[in-house]
Amino acid sequence: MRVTDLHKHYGPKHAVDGISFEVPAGQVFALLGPNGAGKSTTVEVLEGYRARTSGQVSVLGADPGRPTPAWRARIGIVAQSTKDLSDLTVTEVVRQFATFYPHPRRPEAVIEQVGLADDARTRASALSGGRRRRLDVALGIIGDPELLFLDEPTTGFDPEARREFWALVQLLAADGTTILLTTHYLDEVEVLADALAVIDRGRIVATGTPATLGDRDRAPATVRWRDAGGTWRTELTGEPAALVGRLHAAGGEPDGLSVHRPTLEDAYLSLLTPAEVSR
Ligand SMILES: Nc1ncnc2c1ncn2[C@@H]1O[C@H](COP(=O)(O)OP(=O)(O)OP(=O)(O)O)[C@@H](O)[C@H]1O
Repeated sequence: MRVTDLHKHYGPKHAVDGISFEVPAGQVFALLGPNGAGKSTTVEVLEGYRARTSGQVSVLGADPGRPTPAWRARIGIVAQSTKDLSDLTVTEVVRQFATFYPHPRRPEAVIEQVGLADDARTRASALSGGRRRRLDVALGIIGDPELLFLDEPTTGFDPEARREFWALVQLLAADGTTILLTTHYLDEVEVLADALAVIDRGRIVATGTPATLGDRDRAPATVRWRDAGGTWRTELTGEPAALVGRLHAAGGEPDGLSVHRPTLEDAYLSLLTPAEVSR
């Protein structure tokens, strides 16, 4: 998937203002950014559901501005807003969606994989919010997509469900599915994403990997320990191992020792303009 100088204007509003990025096949790529940054607009353009103002976009080798049914069948979508599912049971809904695709996965296997086997006979409209979201995921992957769009997929999940979902995404990724993930959860990005881009006010302000975003891997580390007199000491250093070595040489194992580098969240927040952070 390749995006080059993409613009989307809503009247005078430049929701997407010249963004470029590339997602190699098989990669899990995360789009991060505050509310209103332009993530959903970008994703909708890539999914073929929103016309762009200008720029070049290639998704699975085709222009999503001219979507064909064959191209759509190769894509899975878990959108932010969920579909209205009337009175069908989980199994009925998944089976029905399977008929829309030329090479669907087995409905029962997909229901099992998203952890809904216990609710297979439950009416979709009666599911709790988090379990409803699992059904959305099931419907996103029933067509066995080469490319999967996940727009804030774990919103409303309890911690256990999030971890189960992460395991599922890792399975899909290991199978070679390319995944474009939009999320506000930085731990999710850290666990799942091979690469990411941060969007702020319609522009990409940084790209990288979760480990290197904003050069956080090279940022000074904060070393904290309690000295022999019991006083807490804090030192910022580019060579934490050397400092810890000196401390150990001088007095053995330092009491309460910790070494801290900026987290992904620290790096992310430092990339945004202050107005966005406090908003
Ligand atoms: N149909 C529309 N008409 C006019 N403005 C729109 C429309 N859709 C989105 N916008 C505006 O475009 C900007 C980008 O919105 P978008 O939904 O793409 O952001 P987002 O990064 O996905 O935000 P969130 O994290 O809240 O989902 C926002 O200022 C939004 O108000």
